Formats: sequence, C-alpha cells, structure tokens
Amino acid sequence: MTHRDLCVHTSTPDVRASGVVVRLGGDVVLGDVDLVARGGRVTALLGPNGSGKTTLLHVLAGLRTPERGTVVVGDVAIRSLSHRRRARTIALVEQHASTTTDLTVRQVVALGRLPHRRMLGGTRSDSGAEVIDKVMDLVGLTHLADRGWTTLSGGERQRAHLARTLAQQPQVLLLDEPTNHLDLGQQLRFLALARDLGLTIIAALHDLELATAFCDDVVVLDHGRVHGQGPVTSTLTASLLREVYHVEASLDPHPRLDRPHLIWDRHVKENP
Ligand SMILES: Nc1ncnc2c1ncn2[C@@H]1O[C@H](COP(=O)(O)OP(=O)(O)OP(=O)(O)O)[C@@H](O)[C@H]1O
Repeated sequence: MTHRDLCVHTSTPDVRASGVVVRLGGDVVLGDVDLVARGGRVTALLGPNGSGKTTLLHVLAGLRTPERGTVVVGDVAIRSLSHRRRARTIALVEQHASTTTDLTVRQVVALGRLPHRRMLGGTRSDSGAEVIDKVMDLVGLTHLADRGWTTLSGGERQRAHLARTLAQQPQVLLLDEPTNHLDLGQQLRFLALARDLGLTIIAALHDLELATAFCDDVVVLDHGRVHGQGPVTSTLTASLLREVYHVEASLDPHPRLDRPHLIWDRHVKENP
C-alpha cells in the first residue's frame, strides 16, 4: 500500500466558499469570504492572529453554519451531506484537539474508520486494519501503537490526530496549524507527507517560510476578509506582507534551492 492508495476516491475536487459571513458575539469575524482551493493542490490559509482562519476552516468542514454563504466541494454543497458522507469527503485536523481518554494510540486512530463502517446483521464491518496500520506507519507512530493516549507528547498527539484523520480517507484535508507542536524535522516530514497524499489540502499556517516551501497557493485573511489569493510567489508580495503583517519582508530567490524564501527585517511597525 502506498501513500496514494490511501485515497479511495477517483477525483480530487476543488473547494469553493462563496460569500461566507460569520458573526460571533456581535462582531463580523468573516465578512463575505470567497475562497477557491484547487483540487489536488496545497493551499495555505494565512493571516495574523484573530484574522479568522480557524473560523473559516470550521465553516469549510461543515462544523459551523455561516450566517450567509455556501461551501461546495466538487459540485456538492457541504451542508447537504449526512455526517457520514461529510466525514468521507472533508476532514479537519484541529489546532488544539484535546482527547482525554484511556484508549490506546491505535484505538484513537481507529476512530477515523467509523464513517466507513456499516452495520451488517448486528456486527460492524470494515475494521480497516490495513488502513490503520498504513497511516500509523506513515506518521511514524507504529512503535507507540499500544501506548496510552495520555502518555503521548504534544508532537506525538499531533501526528496521531493526523493518522486518525487519514484513516477517514477524506477527499479534502483541512489542517489547522498542523506543525505548531513539531520540531523542525517533524515539520518538514509532516508537510512533505501531506503533499505526497495528492489530496486537496487547505492548511492554516503561521510560518510563511513553510507555506512558501510546501504550498502551491495561498489565501491571505485580514480582519475576516480575503486580502489576496493565488499562487504563492505572485500573491505574497512585499506590499501585501506590509499591509497585513506590518513587517518589511519579501520573497526572494533562495541562494541554493529552486524556490523563493522569505527575507524579513526584524523591525515591526505598529498597527495603524
Ligand atoms: N465564540 C466567539 N465569540 C466571539 N468572538 C469569537 C469567538 N470565537 C472566535 N472569536 C473571534 O473571532 C476572531 C477570529 O478567530 P479565529 O480563531 O478564527 O482566528 P485565527 O485567525 O484562527 O487566529 P489564530 O491565528 O490566533 O489562531 C478572533 O477575533 C476571535 O477572538
């Protein structure tokens, strides 16, 4: 079984959000957001703290109903799907997914198979044992399979949450700051693995260098509105970085590698 064998779907659909409005506590947190994430590509969702990234991921995952607007995966409105269909279509790895349980790591990963099980004469079919073994191997957690969940480090839990989500075999993977608990080696491994899956991926990231190195496209949020979206290099311009992050920074050709990298000045401007 290879990475791509995990994908049971024949297509990698686009994800489109149109006119999404979310109001929380009386404030507009997302104001008329339009987003397109192309099928089979990795799109970074960027923006300062509080700009609405997590809220938008929840709307895309069908976990939050917007006041206005729609989310369509391929040609299917996400809100029209049953929970089970939705779980096999689009899955979110949360930023602070806390699971307090006395399950083992393998049992937690196996929860990802629930949307694939059917009741047959009172017994559940499809244990998905092969898929579970594969995803645990992919994220490097096979040796911890029988460990109690609560004994894992933050980074190990983050990888286990990814494994559980991959066991779901979704068409679209949403990642909310997937690398925030990982050391540099694990960050690079995690994002390379995600890219190799060939899924449609939308990943909220704070690290612009990682976004530049691993993502095809970016969507940049600022105060709940889309400030820019498109291919990484043509979208992350010095003026956008100044306007959104209030820093002097630019993407320049990498001195050794065939990709741009981020050069920044450590002086931060006060928010206007
Ligand atoms: N339940 C709530 N009631 C009121 N405001 C909320 C609620 N939940 C979130 N917000 C506000 O919505 C805005 C967007 O939050 P969100 O978590 O989506 O931002 P984010 O871009 O993911 O932030 P970060 O990068 O810090 O994780 C923030 O200003 C936040 O304070």
